[in-house]
Amino acid sequence: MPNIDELWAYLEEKFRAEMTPVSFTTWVGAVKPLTLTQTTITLGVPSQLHKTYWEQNLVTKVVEWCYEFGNLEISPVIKIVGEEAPAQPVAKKAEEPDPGVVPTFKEKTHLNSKYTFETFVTGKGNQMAHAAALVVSEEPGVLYNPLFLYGGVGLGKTHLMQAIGHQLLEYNPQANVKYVTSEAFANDFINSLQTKKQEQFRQEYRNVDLLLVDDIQFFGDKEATQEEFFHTFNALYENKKQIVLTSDRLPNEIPKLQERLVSRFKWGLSVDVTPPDLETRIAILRNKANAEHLVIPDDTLSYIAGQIDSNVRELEGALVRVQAYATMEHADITTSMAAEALKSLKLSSKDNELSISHIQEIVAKYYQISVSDLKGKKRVKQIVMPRQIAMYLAREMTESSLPKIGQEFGGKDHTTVIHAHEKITEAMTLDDNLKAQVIELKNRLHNRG
Ligand SMILES: Nc1ncnc2c1ncn2[C@@H]1O[C@H](COP(=O)(O)OP(=O)(O)OP(=O)(O)O)[C@@H](O)[C@H]1O
Repeated sequence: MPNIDELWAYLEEKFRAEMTPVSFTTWVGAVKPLTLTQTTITLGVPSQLHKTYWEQNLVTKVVEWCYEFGNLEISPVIKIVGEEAPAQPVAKKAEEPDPGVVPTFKEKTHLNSKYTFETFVTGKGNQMAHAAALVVSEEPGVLYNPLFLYGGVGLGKTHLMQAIGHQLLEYNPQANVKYVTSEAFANDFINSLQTKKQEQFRQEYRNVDLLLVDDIQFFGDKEATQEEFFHTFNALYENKKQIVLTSDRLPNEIPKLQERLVSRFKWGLSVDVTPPDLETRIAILRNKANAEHLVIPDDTLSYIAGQIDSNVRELEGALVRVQAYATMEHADITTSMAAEALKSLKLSSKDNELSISHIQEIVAKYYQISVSDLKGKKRVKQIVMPRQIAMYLAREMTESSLPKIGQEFGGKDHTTVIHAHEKITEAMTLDDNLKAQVIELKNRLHNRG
């Protein structure tokens, strides 16, 4: 009887020879070999999606190769294990020319050449979305149609969505891939009406193999565009063409999105992307530093990753800032220099201290209610919850006293503010959706404040 590590090393090599580096890292790299008996090998995987993929695509190979290895007649058992695989950049492409600071776009498809699976760092928070995206690029229109990626600002949804496009084109260079933001879709549609070129518009959107529509939440208030998109969706779906959508929230949380679209968006798979943990943030920074040929000590990368915890775009911005600072000072990047460079960032944001009225504006806009309702006394659920969230954010993100917050919310008592804060704090531990909404709101407030 061989030992499990020996057998697993053999299987890994077999898989490596057959798979693309990205597939290998995603499916095989995420596995923990658990136990080996006379008749079974048990492999631990991080999610249901991995389990399904293994069972449908890879277990037969394990059976075959176990036999090849030593006449072993073994059935694989795939088990979901709690802990997710550690953050790891997906296989780095060797010696690729640096595409430069300005992103290049593939003609026609409008894909940013930097947004590939190779440059995407996986970790807790995006592992499931990454795996789903990979499945879709390998088998478009089959398993998860549409794929709906949702989550807060700057967490890599556009990156992943475009990576699907790149990967599909790599497998099939003839494929017709179209990437648009929901606003571009709406503009194209309106232009086609004005110039009487509806037929051309339909040709353009319905003759694709893969349609990627980014930030679908902006469809909310566009009635005619939704109507057109409904027909585009149906035409593609019926022809088994893949559709991938992103949004900052789940379909049923997008205000004024027609029910029939909501239900169609749920036909496939919806996966959320949540903010990366520290380990993943460090890996993202390291990847980026390598790509830019920057020499940055590990403790400095950890320091920067510790400063910015919710938004990858900001994380990248912080690195650029440190880099600029080092260039100005003609010195190597160190932790104390990074602290200096980022301190000025914090100071300038402090000058801009958030106001309660700004929080009210952002929260009201997010939940599509009026600021006066937010400050008023109405007790309906659609208003009470946003009101409590706004109070919670006012307490968390400003220096204002409790009575002052109460006063700004239409003269409420300070105990109401305490109650709202407690309520939301607790609800966030029970409801991941609500938690994601609060994180998203904080993000928006940070970005603008
Ligand atoms: N896991 C990751 N690995 C590497 N880069 C990442 C990762 N996540 C995000 N990024 C980078 O962060 C930046 C922002 O990501 P992206 O634009 O895809 O976010 P988003 O979720 O679509 O945000 P928005 O809602 O604002 O459109 C991009 O430069 C992207 O390459």
